[in-house]
Amino acid sequence: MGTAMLSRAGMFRVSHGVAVDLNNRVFRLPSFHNVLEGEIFLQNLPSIVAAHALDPQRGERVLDMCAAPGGKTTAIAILMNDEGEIVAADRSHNKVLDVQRLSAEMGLTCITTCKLDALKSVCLPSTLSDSTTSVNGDSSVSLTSHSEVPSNEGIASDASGRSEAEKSCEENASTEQPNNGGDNVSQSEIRKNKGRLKNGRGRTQSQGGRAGKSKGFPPNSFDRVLLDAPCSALGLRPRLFAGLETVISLRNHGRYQRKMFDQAVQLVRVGGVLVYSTCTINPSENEAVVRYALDKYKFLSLATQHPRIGGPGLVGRCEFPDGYVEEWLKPGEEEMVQKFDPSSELDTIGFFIAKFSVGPKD
Ligand SMILES: C[S@@+](CC[C@H](N)C(=O)[O-])C[C@H]1O[C@@H](n2cnc3c(N)ncnc32)[C@H](O)[C@@H]1O
Repeated sequence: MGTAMLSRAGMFRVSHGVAVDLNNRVFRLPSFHNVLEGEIFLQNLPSIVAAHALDPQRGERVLDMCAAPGGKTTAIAILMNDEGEIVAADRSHNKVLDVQRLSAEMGLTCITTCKLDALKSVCLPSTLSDSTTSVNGDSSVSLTSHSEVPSNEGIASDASGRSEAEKSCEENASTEQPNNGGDNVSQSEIRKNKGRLKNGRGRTQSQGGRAGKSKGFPPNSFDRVLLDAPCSALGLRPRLFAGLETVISLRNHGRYQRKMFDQAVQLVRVGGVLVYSTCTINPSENEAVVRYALDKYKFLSLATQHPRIGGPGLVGRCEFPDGYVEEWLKPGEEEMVQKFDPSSELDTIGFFIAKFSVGPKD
């Protein structure tokens, strides 16, 4: 229990300070602030399970489509022994910088990051302009590697020879900086700065780093793809705020996730693996997305997950009062997914994981 010291937006944006003044601790977890920095990173159990379910192998090429802040990206990199390539993408520039920072802090070099809207992840080679830089034979652009955190002076060069891509990245990167004052500071600037103190950096203002912008990737570019989709987060606890969700908004999350899935499925090569996960207990975003995927893409099949710690998914269908019908899992499929129930004795956040094998696509 505590008192919120920042607005909701501020809690997500600022990197220092007090977000919630705790006056009654629920958990007796010690603070790790500045202790063992780079050595440990607290993760929810289901997040680690999701990384293991992906089963990434050394030397493979992996895409993490919604990567920030990078918890699963770094877990995947560790499972790959930092050998291969993980492309960590996120729509938010500042959040991509968070992934960069975490990767650098953990000394992981196989992670490259980019700003990319997951809804536009697939890039057909014919749609690329002449100025597009080719990376390892594909058409993705503007990747930034993280052997060190990029600074304003330039983007760190990469041992894997991505310098051309990085040049392109520099061209695309946002260099907008807040006005930090000066002799002629307008009233509106003062107001803005007050807002920044309360809410943190603006969405488009970098904190000194740069995130390359990608135009997407050609189909079948990756051995494995993780789609840890943005969701209603109904499984998270403790909740610092109560989101205003309605039946319609919950359904809309599912629509958004299906569109992302449509992109993800194209990027995995035949024989590859796609893992879909959320931190919600809403079947519209979990079982219904799996049903959609299996019905639409006949070359997909549910794959066994290791380890298996969560419970089964929901079988059946749901008829809403407005006549909308949602199909969930079919008998036999429920044991192939993992559903973490926050009210179960397992004592985890609510989470859902589905793993798909990608068969021949035609
Ligand atoms: C559940 S969080 C990801 C957590 C992350 N995988 C981890 O383990 O640390 C969802 C992320 O999706 C990102 N996101 C939301 N919409 C997106 C979009 N259209 N394209 C790419 N990323 C998006 C958000 O910025 C957010 O960082």
